[in-house]
Amino acid sequence: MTTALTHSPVWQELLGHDDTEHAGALLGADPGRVERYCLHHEDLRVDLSRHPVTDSTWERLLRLAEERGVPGRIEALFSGASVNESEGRPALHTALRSRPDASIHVDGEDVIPAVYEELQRMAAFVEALRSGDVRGYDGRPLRHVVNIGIGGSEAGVTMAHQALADGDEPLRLHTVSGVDGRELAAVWGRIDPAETLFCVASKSFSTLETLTNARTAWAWLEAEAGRPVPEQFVGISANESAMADFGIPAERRFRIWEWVGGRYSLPSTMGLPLAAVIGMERFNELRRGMRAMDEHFRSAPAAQNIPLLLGLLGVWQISLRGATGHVVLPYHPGLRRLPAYLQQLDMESLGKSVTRDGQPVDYPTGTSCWGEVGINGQHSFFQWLHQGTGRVIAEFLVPVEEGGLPERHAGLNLASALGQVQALCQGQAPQGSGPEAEHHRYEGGRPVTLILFRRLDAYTLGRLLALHEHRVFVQASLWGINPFDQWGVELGKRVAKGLAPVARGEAPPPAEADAATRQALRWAGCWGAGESSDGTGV
Ligand SMILES: O=P(O)(O)OC[C@H]1O[C@H](O)[C@H](O)[C@@H](O)[C@@H]1O
Repeated sequence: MTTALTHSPVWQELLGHDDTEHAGALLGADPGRVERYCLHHEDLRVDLSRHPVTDSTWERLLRLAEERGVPGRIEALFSGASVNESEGRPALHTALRSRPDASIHVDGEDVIPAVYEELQRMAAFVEALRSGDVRGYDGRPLRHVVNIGIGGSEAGVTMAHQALADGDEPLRLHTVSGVDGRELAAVWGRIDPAETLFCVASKSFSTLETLTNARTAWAWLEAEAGRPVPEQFVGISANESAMADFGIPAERRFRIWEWVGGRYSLPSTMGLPLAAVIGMERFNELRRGMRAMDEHFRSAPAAQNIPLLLGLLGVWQISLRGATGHVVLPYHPGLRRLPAYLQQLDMESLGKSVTRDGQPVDYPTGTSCWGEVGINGQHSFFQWLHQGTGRVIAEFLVPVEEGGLPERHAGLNLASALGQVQALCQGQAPQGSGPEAEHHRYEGGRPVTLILFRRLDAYTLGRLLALHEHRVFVQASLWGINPFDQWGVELGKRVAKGLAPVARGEAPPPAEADAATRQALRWAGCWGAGESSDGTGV
């Protein structure tokens, strides 16, 4: 039985114990605070000193983790227990990047040999692709990879490609997600069909957007070549038979498993389009970084365990102190898709209102997660962060080695980030008094997490991604919710499916369509042309 957080005696203790002070004052009063509230993993430095947490709250939070059984949940996650209860399966993304000599059993079978067998097939294919041995229908080597996928079958590849590719690679990556054909049409203009590999990436191999785009790409290539060209298609999925039915040749089908959540799938063969561009070596560096964070999460003592402490702080800020969001602010243009990637991880995983055994929760769980490259955000929504009435956790991610920037640009990113962090925390009283002066008041005390690292490379990106996966897992464990399902996305898809024939002008609205939907479709000209509306419009 999963109990609600509010049943926890330590949580009740925390609710009754408010010794919070302005974080700026805490910092000023305690010279040892920064050192005590800074956590390290190799060259990663996570500074939590600007959250208004005191030592006694900290001690209670650590007890809360014990009381909520977080250590046991961590072991269950890594050992392949069925932690995704509503779908009756484990969540073994950690197996995707574990050591080859590890062994993790699911239904009595060790999954690691199959993971490595698939990664080796992928490595051989990536090598052949990059060395020009995979050729298109007219014999030329392939130079373009088009990833057709959406959600977890797109976000990781796009985000990591932007972060890690330098533009000199032998292959170019293009991504197509949307269903209206515009992205595909734009890609047509940038590729040569005879030089292009299409990766159809879909765990289920049944997603409307992906399958629609894949069929269009197939037909287009067939028209260009004058024959079907299955050898220029790759499939990545847990649904082998659907890949076969689509026409993907057996040697071009790459497998993932039901126990890999889409949003956790980057280190699997889902990463093939990324590896094709950046190479297997760097892809494995990303996996190695993830593994390093996995090992830290599994073995570091609670008081130094970065994902554990970030998860505890997140729950404390959201459920007790009323934070309503998590804003992700990377100070590196290559990380511009990181907020969107973490948004799916955070909001699909934590957007739940019932505990793992279906009991309603009576406390806030996951919040909104959003963000932007920090330096750009400074010139748009930072006003709200500094003087708005809302409270969100602001997470700054800043590389400190800039590597060969022209002198004029040197140091500006770091100074900008640190300046904003300090201003958000310390605030400033206005000069003078009266209503005029109030416009210049900065309250400060905004909760800030500052993550510094040496440089953005594959290893560090891997560590940052796994850090957030585990932070989310800790929050879910404390709240008693399942971070591995996403039932909330199904209803909208089902209703949309019923409306597609109407939107195409092929059928009247189904009985399920409500009055507002019918009216919208009528207004769009999809049905009822020439019929006079009776005022209700239905
Ligand atoms: O990989 P697929 O099966 O095509 O799914 C793609 C995406 O679609 C769904 O709607 C889910 O919300 C996502 O979690 C998933 O990543």
